[in-house]
Amino acid sequence: MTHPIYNFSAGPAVMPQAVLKEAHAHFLNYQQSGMSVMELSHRSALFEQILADAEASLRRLMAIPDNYKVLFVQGGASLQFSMVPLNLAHTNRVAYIDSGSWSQKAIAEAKKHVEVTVLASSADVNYSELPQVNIVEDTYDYVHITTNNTIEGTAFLELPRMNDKTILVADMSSNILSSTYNVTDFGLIYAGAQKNIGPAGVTIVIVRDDLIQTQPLLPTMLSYDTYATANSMYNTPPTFAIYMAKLVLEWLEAEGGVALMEERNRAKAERLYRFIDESDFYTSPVAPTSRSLTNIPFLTASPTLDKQFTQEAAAAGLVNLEGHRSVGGMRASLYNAMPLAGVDALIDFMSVFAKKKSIDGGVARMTHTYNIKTYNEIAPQGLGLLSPTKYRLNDQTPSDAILLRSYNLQEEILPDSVLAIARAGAGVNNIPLERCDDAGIVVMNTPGANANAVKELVLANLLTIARPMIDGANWVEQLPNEDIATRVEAGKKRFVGTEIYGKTLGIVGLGHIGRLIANDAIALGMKVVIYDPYVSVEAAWQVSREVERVDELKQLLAMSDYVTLHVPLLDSTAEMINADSIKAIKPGAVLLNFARGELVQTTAVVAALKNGQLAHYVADFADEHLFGQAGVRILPHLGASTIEAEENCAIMAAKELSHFLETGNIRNSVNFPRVELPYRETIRIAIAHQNVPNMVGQFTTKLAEHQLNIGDMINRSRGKIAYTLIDLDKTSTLTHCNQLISDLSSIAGSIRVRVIQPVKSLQPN
Ligand SMILES: NC(=O)C1=CN([C@@H]2O[C@H](COP(=O)(O)OP(=O)(O)OC[C@H]3O[C@@H](n4cnc5c(N)ncnc54)[C@H](O)[C@@H]3O)[C@@H](O)[C@H]2O)C=CC1
Ligand SMILES: Cc1ncc(COP(=O)(O)O)c(C=O)c1O
Ligand SMILES: O=C(O)CCC(=O)C(=O)O
Repeated sequence: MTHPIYNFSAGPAVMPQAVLKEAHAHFLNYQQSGMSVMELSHRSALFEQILADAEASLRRLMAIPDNYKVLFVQGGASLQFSMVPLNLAHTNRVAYIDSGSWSQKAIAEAKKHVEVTVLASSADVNYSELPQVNIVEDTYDYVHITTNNTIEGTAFLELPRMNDKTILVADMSSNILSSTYNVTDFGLIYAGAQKNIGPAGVTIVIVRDDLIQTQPLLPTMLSYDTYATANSMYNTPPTFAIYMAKLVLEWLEAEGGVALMEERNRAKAERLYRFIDESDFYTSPVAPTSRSLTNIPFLTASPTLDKQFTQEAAAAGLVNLEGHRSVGGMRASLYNAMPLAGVDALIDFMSVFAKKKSIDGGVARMTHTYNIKTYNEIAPQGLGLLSPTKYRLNDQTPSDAILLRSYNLQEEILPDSVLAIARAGAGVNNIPLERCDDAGIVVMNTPGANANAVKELVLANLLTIARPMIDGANWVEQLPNEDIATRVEAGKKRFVGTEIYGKTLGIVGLGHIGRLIANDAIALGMKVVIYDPYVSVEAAWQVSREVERVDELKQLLAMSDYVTLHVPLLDSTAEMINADSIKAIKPGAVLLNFARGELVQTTAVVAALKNGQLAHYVADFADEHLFGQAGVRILPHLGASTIEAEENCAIMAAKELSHFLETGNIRNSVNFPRVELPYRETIRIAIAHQNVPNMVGQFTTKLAEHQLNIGDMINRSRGKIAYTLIDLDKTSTLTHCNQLISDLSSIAGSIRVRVIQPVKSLQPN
């Protein structure tokens, strides 16, 4: 974590770190002008460019059509409460939807100038839900709506239906650019910048051309026409605020735009709401169907506890969580610049606070659940191990872990929230391992769990190729019934086969599958040759002494009547059977590939089949070059498709995953070392880091600075990655959890830091 504190203020609010850094870098000398951006004349070409860039970026982000003007105004959103009626109320008939304190203020201001009809109000339920708006039959100069009620935490994420002629005016101050709205649904949109656009000091107004009219009696600075005609530069605009807004808008574009922001905001809000809703300690005053994505109020059982919460949270670096003074409690504002890590830090704190207060005051039970995203069908015997009290499968919140079979994750974006990926199977070529290493994501597989299924399929193919029984059965099937016995006897000589007894089977890769096949092939009377330069001691122990080992692939190919591949797909194994190596194959041999299609250059296989070098190619993987070729048998990736193997893999993957999530211990990872430190329900810090000197020393020094005592510790490494588990001693409490995470994360070489709290529901079975 790079952020020293998380600021949950409703506004002025957190700004993107990247923007602050950029502003900082150019603060004293903007574009070689020798002046700070604050010192530029608003009439200078440099500032005019800033203004034009800000507008252009906003237009792109919100798809603002050309018949709308973008104005930069001062006076805050509150001044718009007056400017809107002063500029748009021509017949004196205006309507407002009363959904919260800010709508009330807008209504009060409008009433000073015009007659106001309140179309709908939820004041009677303290604005805990959105008012029900019926289709407006009448026509008004405009209908005013507050799309997001910052104080109460409700939002119109879908607009109420109006009649076609309605000009909708929106106060979008607290959710502009964080939810997608269609600008053409509105006549005018206004928003103070200080939440999602930039610092306080500028207000954006987006208004349709035909609504801007010359108003000779209006004070100049209150007329939209003044701003539209003078390109927001009738007088001195808030230059610095506009500059900062430009940077934020450009940042937003670079991040992927409003739709992506909305997705992230939804994920953040759902995560926090899920936690609140599942807790007996915290409550939400907001009706589930009305909830805002950007402002989330919540309460404990008493104002005293609320106060303690905000004080202790602030001390832990989670600041500005006080609810608005008019409603009390707490409020977390999660605007675009609030990272998911901030929400996680808040949830961690909430969970610890609740636990502490529950012990102190006997208040309530806490729960914590992990969200697992699954791909492919995972056997229910495995999924059933992920108890619903601790795990959710495939809900809309960002995933803590992924559980999959062959689904290809290579091109997928992995959310920051993902801690681990479990492959219910052996091959991990469908997982972007390098990206996982960089992000500290632990990838696990289930070695051996489907090995027997593959072995049986390989043996079945070996036998059915040696004895052409499938062709024979197909032939019988299509014969006429008449005199069938005589016919089959006469024709059977076409299906004479060979025996595998005494033949040589070459096995490439003596892993979990290879060794099972080796032993059974020996039992069937075959000679077995192995090629595996990295063979493990365990494999060597388990395989029959009768196997012969060779040091070169070509040696194996030259000796074998049957060759079967059982290696992982790696850069070093891709196309290991190619135009060159295939020349070494014993003429008339059979090649079986139940490992991965890419291990074999299929054009070379087709050529070898044509010139008789190969008699058959049997594979579990389809490829267009092979289609329709004589001597080829392709199966639809059935190697692991037995009820037993699917269950074994799912069970093993679910166990590995839950063991890691709940205790931080790692089993059967393909990119992390094996780490096993008995979990004794103390606070555990799990750190993935680079395998470089003095990391552990730096971690323990940081803990000492936090006055934390270590109870137990383990450090293991594998290649460039290392992993350290530190258990605090039993008496430790962690009041500055996110600060600690931030401090440990900021140590160079630290990749990912996680704190596992001994919450009841997190403890292993
Ligand atoms: N068709 C299917 O449904 C299935 C296919 N598979 C595939 O089979 C592969 C092997 O599975 P397991 O035996 O369970 O894996 P494993 O990891 O137990 O064994 C792989 C073996 O390959 C060896 N090896 C690595 N590089 C080599 C090289 N360049 N030359 C020779 N040997 C090399 C290793 O030393 C190891 O002994 C998996 O990686 C997967 O791609 C696995 C299960 C099901
Ligand atoms: C929805 C809404 N409208 C209006 C305002 C008032 O904005 P300003 O302080 O810019 O006048 C706020 C401030 O938080 C708000 O949230
Ligand atoms: O899950 C499957 O069906 C594929 C199994 C497989 O290819 C593997 O385990 O590597």
